[in-house]
Amino acid sequence: MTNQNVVISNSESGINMSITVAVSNSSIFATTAQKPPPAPGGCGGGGGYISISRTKILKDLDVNGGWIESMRASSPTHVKSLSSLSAADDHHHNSWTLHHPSALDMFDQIIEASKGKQIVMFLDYDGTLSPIVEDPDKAFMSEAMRKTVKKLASCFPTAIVSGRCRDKVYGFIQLSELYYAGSHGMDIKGPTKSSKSEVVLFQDNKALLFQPASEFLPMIDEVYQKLVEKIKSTPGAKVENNKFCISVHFRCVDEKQWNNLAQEVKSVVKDYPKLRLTQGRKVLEIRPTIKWDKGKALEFLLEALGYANCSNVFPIYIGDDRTDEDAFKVLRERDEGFGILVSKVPKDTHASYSLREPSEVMQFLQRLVHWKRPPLLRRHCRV
Ligand SMILES: O=P(O)(O)OC[C@H]1O[C@H](O[C@H]2O[C@H](CO)[C@@H](O)[C@H](O)[C@H]2O)[C@H](O)[C@@H](O)[C@@H]1O
Repeated sequence: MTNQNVVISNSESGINMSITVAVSNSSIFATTAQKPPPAPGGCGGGGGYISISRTKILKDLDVNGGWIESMRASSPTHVKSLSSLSAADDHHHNSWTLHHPSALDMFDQIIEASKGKQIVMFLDYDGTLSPIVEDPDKAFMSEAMRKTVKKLASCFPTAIVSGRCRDKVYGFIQLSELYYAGSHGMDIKGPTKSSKSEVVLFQDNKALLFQPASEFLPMIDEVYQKLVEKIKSTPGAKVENNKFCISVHFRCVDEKQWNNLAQEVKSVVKDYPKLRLTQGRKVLEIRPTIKWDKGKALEFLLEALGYANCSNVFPIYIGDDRTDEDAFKVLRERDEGFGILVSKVPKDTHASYSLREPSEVMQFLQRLVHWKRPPLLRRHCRV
């Protein structure tokens, strides 16, 4: 068991909070906390106390089961056009959108529900801010999206929550005023600048940095090297080191090779009982068995911002991946704010609303900015 001191600062409110986090192989929980001052619009008295039960070892991916079908469905190459939908498809799609209506269509209702509460934004990266592309190193976001996210962060506390390595996702986004939670939330860092481009002052000159899986780094590096060797014989396969987790990409691999590749991956991971396999959009992910995911990262960040156990916070989480479901579920359970799933096809989800693709995400974010700061107001008030 090791103690990690974490200093948390909110660039908007100037909140500083210091918590001591005890990290063991199988559990992560906070032990002591200094109470942060209240956040504007928030109840702020959350107290920085994170209580997370001891982890249960999560199930390994069953590579002999129906995973290929779900892998295919996770990121369909061709989405049927409306004209080619069968009556059954049509009915399924309609009933899904009835339960998960477009967040654009429901914008006014969403704003109504957030009245009097502090909106906090959580955004996934791949498939949400940037379109899905074949080469993971080329998943660039558009300049228009970058400008939109920058404006958004000047209106609401905003965090990026990604499966990517934090440095890499920062490299794509390049906005220092955001919170970044990389490696599926296992690497959280606060903003280094405020929205007004001032350097944020942190308690003891430290920025928020929370890395609950740091002891896994040597193991992750070792497994990464082994996987690089293993997949060499599979054309199109790619391994990505995401620091506290690893992605093995299937997108450019012939489907007939998927099972073999999955078996190869499993043959490496089986020697590491402290690692587990999960599945994303044409990707297998290897990560520590600690009970930490995007949902826990969301709770951690809300706590850091002073909104733990608070009735006047309204978190909005937008994501497209299975791993985002952990965050959607947390919002459902807390009955706070809501999740928005980015998908063109019906999927099982804990999200309340949907958006079809990153361009719709941008429209939604722009509408939030316009609502918070109408254009006329923004001309007189530099952000
Ligand atoms: O949590 P996210 O930000 O959505 O990251 C999840 C994974 O995203 C990336 O892979 C996905 O996007 C790639 C680029 O568009 C695509 O080629 C791949 O098939 C998708 O799975 C990233 O490369 C992974 O490491 C992340 O785990």
